[in-house]
Amino acid sequence: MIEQEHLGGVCLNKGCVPSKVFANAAKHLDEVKHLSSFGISAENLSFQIHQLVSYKEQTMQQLRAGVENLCKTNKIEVIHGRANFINEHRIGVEMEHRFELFEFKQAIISTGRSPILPNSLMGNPRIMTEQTIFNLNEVPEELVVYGTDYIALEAAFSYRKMGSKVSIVLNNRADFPFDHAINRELKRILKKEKIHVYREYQLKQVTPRGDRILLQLTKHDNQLTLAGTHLYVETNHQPNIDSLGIDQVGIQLSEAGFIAINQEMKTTIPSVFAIGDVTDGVASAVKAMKQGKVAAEIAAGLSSEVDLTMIPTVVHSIPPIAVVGLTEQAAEQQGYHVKTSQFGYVANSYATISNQTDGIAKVIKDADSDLLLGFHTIGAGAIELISTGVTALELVGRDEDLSFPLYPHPSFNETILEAIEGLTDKAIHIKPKNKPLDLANK
Ligand SMILES: Cc1cc2nc3c(=O)[nH]c(=O)nc-3n(C[C@H](O)[C@H](O)[C@H](O)COP(=O)(O)OP(=O)(O)OC[C@H]3O[C@@H](n4cnc5c(N)ncnc54)[C@H](O)[C@@H]3O)c2cc1C
Repeated sequence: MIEQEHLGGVCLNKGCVPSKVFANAAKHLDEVKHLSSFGISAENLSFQIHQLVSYKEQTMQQLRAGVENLCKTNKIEVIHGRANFINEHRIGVEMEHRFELFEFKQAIISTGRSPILPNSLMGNPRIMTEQTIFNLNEVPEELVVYGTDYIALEAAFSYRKMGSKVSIVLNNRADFPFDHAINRELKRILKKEKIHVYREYQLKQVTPRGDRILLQLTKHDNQLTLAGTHLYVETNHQPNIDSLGIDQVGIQLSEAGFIAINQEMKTTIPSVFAIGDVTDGVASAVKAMKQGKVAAEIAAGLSSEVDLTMIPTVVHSIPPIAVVGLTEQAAEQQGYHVKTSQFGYVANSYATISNQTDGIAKVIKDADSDLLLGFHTIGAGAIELISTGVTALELVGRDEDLSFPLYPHPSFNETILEAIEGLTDKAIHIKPKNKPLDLANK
């Protein structure tokens, strides 16, 4: 395995781990502030971001050591250096003052992708991308988040809970990218958090002025100037292939400029596979890990495949969001005879007990076949709950497959159960509709 920086890639060193350390700190801070109902006093509460930064570094070191150890115990030789292909069976590695050549029978490229920040925004440490937003050693006084993806939301909620004033500018979009029921609940929660959302604005110009950053925004003919001490920008990405020499080998790119692969993760050169962010599609460790396993199995002569249709999307916002499958709108567009049901956390006993009543669970099915099509949750525990949805969709489940089993009580799991039962008007914590139940026809 050839690595030019740290084992663990972006996920461990710049992405999943640092962002979730920050999101967890923010969640705990929020919980502590609401403990008075339980008779717990947090009067002298304080938060020191530098201690959180040390904890983040320590966590990353610990996880890196874990990866190193895994390599050792699996007899994987780790070569620290920058790799580039010489031909379809040779690769060169630059290691400080040395250059070494290695022969391979098969190779897997997983060099990832990088955010592209426009030149005009580069060089200012207070204008940040996804790879730097969780590197801060100070809590921003006023953070402007320009974006709608999960990283934008995680940054917005984390820093808000740590004390920043936060605004979100939806980058040219009318709404967040989720099912409209999730968007509605998310916006209600953002309003409660005093995070202002500016819809459909486009960023025209950014001007640093003293210790502030001025943003010129436009929406049709409207102009708006926003100011903040820090700016997060959601960007496009480019694959990390510049110095990889793939053109030397004849590896072709997709239309979007990422490495083109087939169902077996093979590039246009059969001895070379590519996986993860360097290939088309979403940037997700879930995808990268699955594709990595499948490529390794195929390279070893086993039959294997990957299907990313049921990939879960999760956001460690406060409360978290987790979704899988089709939104109501997408299901309608695909011609399904759509039936939906939604259950509010406010009617879930465990949410009331634990004082976490924000959120909803929504399920979508095809009314003709009863097949489940989508699960959408925002609320406490959503990230763990979504596995029920992923499994149900992967097993081509119907609503009765999820209403038949027993669910632990009291628990957040019951939000899924009641949303499912709501599809046949059987959820006992959803108010009956005006029409009397016609059980004979259910
Ligand atoms: C803030 C943030 C939060 C995220 N949170 C999540 C999350 O919660 N869940 C999730 O699923 N995903 C998350 N992601 C996305 C996830 O980090 C990526 O999808 C994942 O890391 C992709 O893995 P990869 O192996 O394809 O590439 P990378 O992780 O980018 O790894 C590529 C590696 O290749 C090395 N490399 C590149 N070129 C060369 C070369 N020429 N020679 C040698 N080495 C080279 C790099 O140093 C790097 O270590 C997050 C990303 C960010 C930025």
